[in-house]
Amino acid sequence: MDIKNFINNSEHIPLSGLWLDNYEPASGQVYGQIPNSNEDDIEKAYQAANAAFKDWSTTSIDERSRIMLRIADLIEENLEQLAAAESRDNGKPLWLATAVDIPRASSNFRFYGNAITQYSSDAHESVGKNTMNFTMRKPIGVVGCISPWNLPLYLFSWKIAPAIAAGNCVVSKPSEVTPATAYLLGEIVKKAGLPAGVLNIVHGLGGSCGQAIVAHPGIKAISFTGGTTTGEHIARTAAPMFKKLSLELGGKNPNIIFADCDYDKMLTTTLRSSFANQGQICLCGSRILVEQSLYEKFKTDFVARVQQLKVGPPNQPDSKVGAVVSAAHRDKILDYIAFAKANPEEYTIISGGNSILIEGHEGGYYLEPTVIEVQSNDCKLNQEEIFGPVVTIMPFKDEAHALELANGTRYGLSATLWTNDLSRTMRMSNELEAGIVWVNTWLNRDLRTPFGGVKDSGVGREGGFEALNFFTEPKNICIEY
Ligand SMILES: NC(=O)C1=CN([C@@H]2O[C@H](COP(=O)(O)OP(=O)(O)OC[C@H]3O[C@@H](n4cnc5c(N)ncnc54)[C@H](O)[C@@H]3O)[C@@H](O)[C@H]2O)C=CC1
Ligand SMILES: O=C(O)/C=C/C=C(\O)C(=O)O
Repeated sequence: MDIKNFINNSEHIPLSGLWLDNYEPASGQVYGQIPNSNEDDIEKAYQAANAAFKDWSTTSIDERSRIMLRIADLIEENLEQLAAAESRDNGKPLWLATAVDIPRASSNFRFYGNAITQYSSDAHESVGKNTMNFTMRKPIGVVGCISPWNLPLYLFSWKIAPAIAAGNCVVSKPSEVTPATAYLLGEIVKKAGLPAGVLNIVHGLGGSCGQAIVAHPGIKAISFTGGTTTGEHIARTAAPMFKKLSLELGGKNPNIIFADCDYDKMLTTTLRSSFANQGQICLCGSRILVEQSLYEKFKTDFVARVQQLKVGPPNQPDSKVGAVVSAAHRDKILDYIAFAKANPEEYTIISGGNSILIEGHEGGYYLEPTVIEVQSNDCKLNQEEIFGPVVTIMPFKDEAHALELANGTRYGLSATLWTNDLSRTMRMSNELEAGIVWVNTWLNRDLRTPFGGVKDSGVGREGGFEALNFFTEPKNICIEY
């Protein structure tokens, strides 16, 4: 697939004439080219977005909603094509892209197409002062949306949908590692009747194309999902320009298992929270903490289940784990495993720990789902985000110890808690340093809820009206009568 930029509802080659190779993780082969865009392409996209803003921001809510619902329908109608493109581009199993990624992208547009019709202004009557205040929510103008490679269309649309629903025009950049479905979205939004310039999709590298979005003086807000280091860099560029920032960054999420939990449900869900999407979800429970009395049983049962997970080409229906996203990312994960192997006093690899060669797909980026027992929460593998099919496990003594371990990292995105004790649930949920706590479940999403992290996991919240608040500026008007 050869990919172009989508600016003003038409396809454009990069102004520099430069291209990047696009790799298929299943085989490690180049299968297409993507624009290596720079600040000139971003300027072109900005001009298109800026020109479209006056009309789009004054388009009626009903009309904006109608177009967004149409986009949602068209994504559903193109499910097969989009899922195949996502799976090929990312390495994730086709069944996963079909069941989760693409339906969620459609839901994002449907959710915000409906939410904008329910979004209202506030009014405050100051009794005794004869004044009435009302607060309007105004679209910001041109906003930037930058998304990662792990859930490509799912997260790209999670940003774009609230931005355009609120009346903004967008300059966006999907990850250069997984550009395919964002490219296909261009055709869809055009067909749905989104006016030219409202959504512009520019492809290229983070350090040049992404950086040009963040540094552009006319782009007043940035919504970013990705690594914490990149988030820090974006904040450093954007803060002196007083841009609004929403940063959804990394995680090192604890999966805390008490002996009184519903064991079978916990085991099945823990398999998913550890290895879904090859462990490449910022919400994966990468640190498994188990109450001492259950530890040995859990370890035995979990490892037995992990060893049954079939790693295979993404297009085979029985592949539970596909390929990781890139050779560079595979090597990063393997470096962590090598570190564990080199420090046996700290780490014991109790399952996996190797790359896998699959016949017919020899160049593909396949890794064994890996479980590593650690001696202490202070170790490198419990403190750094690996973002792959690698989990650590360790026991805890009691509730206080579990909390200390769970909160003992720089991250604070999500936490999962397995217990049937209601009082403990309330105590722990209250004390866990995380933006999201799941109890007896994982990645159970209601799009109305605030989504985001504390500590180094980010700034701001996505989801529900939080995202509409982010993509608007309040303006208060005070009238004395
Ligand atoms: N959602 C999450 O929590 C994610 C976390 N990560 C973590 O980050 C690590 C690095 O992965 P990367 O692919 O390098 O992610 P990244 O954070 O660099 O990339 C995410 C997006 O940001 C863009 N970007 C990169 N540098 C930029 C800059 N200076 N200005 C503006 N945009 C920029 C990229 O092109 C991509 O579209 C991963 O190993 C993983 O640990 C990666 C992807 C998603
Ligand atoms: O909104 C969700 O359901 C999931 C979001 C996941 C990420 O932001 C991520 O993995 O980066």
